[in-house]
Amino acid sequence: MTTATDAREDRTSYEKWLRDNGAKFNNVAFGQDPKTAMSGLFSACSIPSSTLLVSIPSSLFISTSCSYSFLSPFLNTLSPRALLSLCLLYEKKLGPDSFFFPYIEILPKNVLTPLWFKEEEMELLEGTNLEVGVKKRKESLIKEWKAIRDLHGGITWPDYLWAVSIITSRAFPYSLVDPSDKTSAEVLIPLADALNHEPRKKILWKYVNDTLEIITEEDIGACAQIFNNYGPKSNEELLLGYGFTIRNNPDDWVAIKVSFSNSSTLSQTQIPSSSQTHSDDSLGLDNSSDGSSDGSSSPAHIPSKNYLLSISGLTNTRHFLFSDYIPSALLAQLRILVMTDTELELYMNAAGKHWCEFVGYRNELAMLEAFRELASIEVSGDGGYELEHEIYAIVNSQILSRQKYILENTLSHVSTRTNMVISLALSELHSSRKLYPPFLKINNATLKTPVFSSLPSSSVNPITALVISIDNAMNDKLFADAVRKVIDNVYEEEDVVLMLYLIYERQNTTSPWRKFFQAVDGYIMMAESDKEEKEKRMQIEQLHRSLQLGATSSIFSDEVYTIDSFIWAANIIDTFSLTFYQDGAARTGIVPT
Ligand SMILES: C[S@@+](CC[C@H](N)C(=O)[O-])C[C@H]1O[C@@H](n2cnc3c(N)ncnc32)[C@H](O)[C@@H]1O
Repeated sequence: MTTATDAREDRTSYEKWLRDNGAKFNNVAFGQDPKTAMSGLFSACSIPSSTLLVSIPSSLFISTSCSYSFLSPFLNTLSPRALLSLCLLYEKKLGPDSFFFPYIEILPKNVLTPLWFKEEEMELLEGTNLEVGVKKRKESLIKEWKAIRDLHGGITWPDYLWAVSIITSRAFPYSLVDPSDKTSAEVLIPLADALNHEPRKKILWKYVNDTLEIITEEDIGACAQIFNNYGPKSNEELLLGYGFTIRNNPDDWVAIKVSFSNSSTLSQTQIPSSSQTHSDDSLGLDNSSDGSSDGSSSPAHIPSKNYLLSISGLTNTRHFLFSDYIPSALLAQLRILVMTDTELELYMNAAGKHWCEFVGYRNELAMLEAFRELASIEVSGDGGYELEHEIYAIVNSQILSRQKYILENTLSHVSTRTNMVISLALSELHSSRKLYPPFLKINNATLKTPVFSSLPSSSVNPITALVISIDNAMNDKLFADAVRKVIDNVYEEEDVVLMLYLIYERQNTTSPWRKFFQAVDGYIMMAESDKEEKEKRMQIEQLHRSLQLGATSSIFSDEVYTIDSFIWAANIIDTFSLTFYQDGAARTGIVPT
């Protein structure tokens, strides 16, 4: 967006004022980009890396540390930005009597940030984060303005908005001048603020001997625009603070918030555009009651998860996704949040950060599934407005489309990684190595931690190639026919069918999961309270009786169709299962490695 109305007609007196007062800038000149009409600083000749471009003495700075007596009553009540606005407005009011007059003359008359949008223009932002950000910022600015509007002979709202916009779009953090400053104070630095922004530009700001020096850390060609780097700012931040956006901005992000509550293990995320519509959605992971356990442990285990998160330094639940970067802390946090009771109990006894890098195949796949849900956020947009409307077109193409792109990229990374985990798990299952249940890194130190980027995209293994699921079960005609005789809707009774299939397949000497069944033959659940154990046993006995699939069926002998087999199968489901999605339907799968 070309945004600021640049007041750059004649800079002769400004340039003279800068030089007369000690600013130095050789081989650097004010100019305007003929293509974009952007005013800025340009090189007069080629400039090698490490060259000092400009130096500006502190006597040219405007900051609240200059002694302005009118500030004292407000020092404890106004924000540093409001205080600096007062200083700028004071100098502006002085007109030619101000030392800073030549500087103030060249400042833009307005900066087209959304703070200046009219009501009908604000409607174009409906449903976006920006709408929320602008409203909040405006509310606090109005409050501050009301506290100071009688100063300097009267400050109008447009005056105040102008001063604030000049500061958000041009000021530097005061900590640059005084590294011990821990406030959010800012300082206006003439000349230094003539540089436009280019992401990732290598440039150094140095404050020495009361002078700001700006040094290029890259070679600059002749007659080229010299850019500053305003920091890693997304298009939303740039539009709100500076009134412009960058095409394909590498610093665009989408914020994800993982919330962890008592009612559901992992509840929701979100932030991109339509935060209101998503903030209360459940992640759908709290389905432990149906026996499948992809991390939805009972509420009793929530404190344990909190404990693990806190000893691993993973309590910050807000994460930023970039198009080329997924924070490892988010993945580590999700690994803990999707732990089954068994995983949790084992990991509770083994403090240490390193194991958050990879817990085990089941856990990793459950974590990726949780992550996929978190990143499956609809970004609002295309609200039916004319795209020709400049503001809407910019919000749509530079903000909403970018967020969609980041989320799509993230989902594609998640698929690649899921695929890689499945491949590794399959090779582990088919390797000659002995499997040690419950197949966690903690008791199987040689388990490989998947590496994000090394999977050839052609080798796509569906999760069904790995897991034991109802689909495998119902593809076995003998088993399916026998089960259909006693269960009307097999997909509604998925866990029961899965239990029966585990018992059935355990007897199969040619089963593809033979190694798994050998490893977990005597698998006993971790200790539970007597009460829970008794209840579980009663339910299993009832199920066992009601199904009556013993010797009379074609699939089990009486020696196999026992309550102990049922208990064993229930334990396997509790410990090794995860929920995955197939054609949009949630399925339970046992991960056999
Ligand atoms: C610190 S000033 C930079 C110098 C300013 N162009 C001038 O002439 O004084 C920041 C303003 O410059 C403009 N700007 C900076 N970088 C830009 C960019 N990459 N694209 C478009 N406008 C930019 C925006 O209007 C922004 O509010």
